[in-house]
Amino acid sequence: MFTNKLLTLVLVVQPGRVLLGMKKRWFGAGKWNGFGGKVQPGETIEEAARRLFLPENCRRKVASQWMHKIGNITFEFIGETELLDTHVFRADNYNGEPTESDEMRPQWFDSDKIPFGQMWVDDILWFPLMLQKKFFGYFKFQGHDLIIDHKLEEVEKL
Ligand SMILES: CCc1c(NC)nc(N)nc1N1CCCCC1
Repeated sequence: MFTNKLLTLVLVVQPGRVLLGMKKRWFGAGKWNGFGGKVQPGETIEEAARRLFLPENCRRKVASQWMHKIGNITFEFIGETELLDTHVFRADNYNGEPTESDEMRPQWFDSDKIPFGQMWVDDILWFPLMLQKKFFGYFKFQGHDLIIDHKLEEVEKL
């Protein structure tokens, strides 16, 4: 029987470039990724996305429509009973300057130079969808580097 863990992932996409963070510790350390993590009890997915991306001091300055939901990806790791239910958001009109935290070292990448070789192996499959559409994804992993099955579909509405 599977349990579901709610996670968020925020990608800042601007014309010609994407903001990623180098994860400095714990799960996914050494990989570039969007910004996110666990949804805490008592907060909505959107509130978690905001909390995990925006530093404390600028949360109130950023209007609520600064990001919009573009994807939902479920990750299963063989042998684990917890599914990672990941809600992906795009922040298009974020014009802050990202700062390094204990968790993440931010860096801008040209859209045609995304460092997929240093990212989770699923990213190269859904990043192209993220730039245009909304999508549902399901990835079954054997360990952390081998996708043994996946589904990916573009949708009009999430
Ligand atoms: C481990 C799941 C995962 C993954 N594939 C396996 N790929 C990307 N890009 N992000 C992931 N999360 C996003 C939420 C926070 C944890 C890491």
